[in-house]
Amino acid sequence: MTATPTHAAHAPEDHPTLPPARIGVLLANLGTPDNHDYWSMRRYLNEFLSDKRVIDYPAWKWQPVLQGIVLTRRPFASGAAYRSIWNTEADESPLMTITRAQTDKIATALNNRHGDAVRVDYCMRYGNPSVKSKLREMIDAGCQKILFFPLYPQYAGATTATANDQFFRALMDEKWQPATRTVPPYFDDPLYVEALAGSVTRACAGLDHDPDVLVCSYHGLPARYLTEGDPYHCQCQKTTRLLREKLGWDSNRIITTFQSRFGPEDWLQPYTVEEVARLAKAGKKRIAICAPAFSADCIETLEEINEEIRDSFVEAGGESFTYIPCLNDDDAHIAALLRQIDRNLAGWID
Ligand SMILES: C=CC1=C(C)c2cc3[nH]c(cc4nc(cc5[nH]c(cc1n2)c(C)c5CCC(=O)O)C(CCC(=O)O)=C4C)c(C)c3C=C
Ligand SMILES: [Fe+2]
Ligand SMILES: [Fe+2]
Repeated sequence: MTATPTHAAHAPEDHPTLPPARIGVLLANLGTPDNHDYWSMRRYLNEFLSDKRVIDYPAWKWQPVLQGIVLTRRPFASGAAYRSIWNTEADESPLMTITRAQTDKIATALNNRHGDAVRVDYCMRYGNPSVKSKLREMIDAGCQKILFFPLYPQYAGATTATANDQFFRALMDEKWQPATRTVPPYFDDPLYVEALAGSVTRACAGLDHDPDVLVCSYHGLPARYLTEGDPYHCQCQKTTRLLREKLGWDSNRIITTFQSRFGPEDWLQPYTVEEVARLAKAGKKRIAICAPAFSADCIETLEEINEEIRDSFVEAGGESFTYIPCLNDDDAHIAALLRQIDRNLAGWID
């Protein structure tokens, strides 16, 4: 279909005109509600919690519970939590604001190097902007090759795989399917670990005393997913180990915990909310806490860690609780993400 002069001479009059061939880099994060009112929350949670990669119960068992119980109550509680962290100026959630800022910085760096040949954008697995709408825009803009980048350092079926699924699903509808690649997890990438270490060092430098313990709190998963083959738990443990080695701290000063338990099953342990209380009672009165699984601050960090988990620590007698923000659009983080992109664009562009 390339419109060479000879070809154009033979092409029918309604032959589509084509923009110059480009490469797309499509960043993807989890998603977030459009607003924090009941119906926006319900729509978002319904899409999210109906995903079999997230909740793997058979639909006949899960859907009545989800529609009848979870979605009548949770939108109120979650809506209030979102309201407490909402970016009122931009009227959007922090996850959206930060993902856009990351995209802008990555776009600037890649456009400086490659000009118009590379187009960078972002999408969300649930809600807006959807994977499908952004794939369409990229194809319309001439992207014949697309690198899809789920922004999760550690792989989980409930995050990385479902984002990829949604991308592949959208590709199924395209007459002319672009060539595609997906970026693998980067939990052990030296630049990512260096960026994490930098954020910890900076946070500690601002304190009167070093923290007794650094808690690395990762989003949890049902424990069963690990025994069924999900490598998330192991990748989280490895990130913590590499971070500890990079910082040069003793092993008893850095621990791995899991937060955000949902539903009645056992999740990966120890649970952050319980562990910080245990630390306070054991005399570890000064802690710092970071969240390496989140590439951007969101409800799970700004509300759950910095409000609920902080309260648990203080109520148990803790004295100093330092929340270390996610890497967000820090230059060291952008450099780490750019390295993943460069590595995965090899052979497509040099
Ligand atoms: C970072 C990795 C994540 C994993 C692994 C993950 C698994 C997982 N999550 C739920 C349920 C919920 N998660 C919610 C929010 C949320 N989760 C992640 C990331 C991971 N989830 C992010 C980045 C966010 C924040 C989105 C934002 O807009 O800020 C929520 C919604 C909030 C709430 O109502 O509490 C739910 C629900 C399950 C069940 C699960 C694994 C099976
Ligand atoms: Fe989650
Ligand atoms: Fe949560």
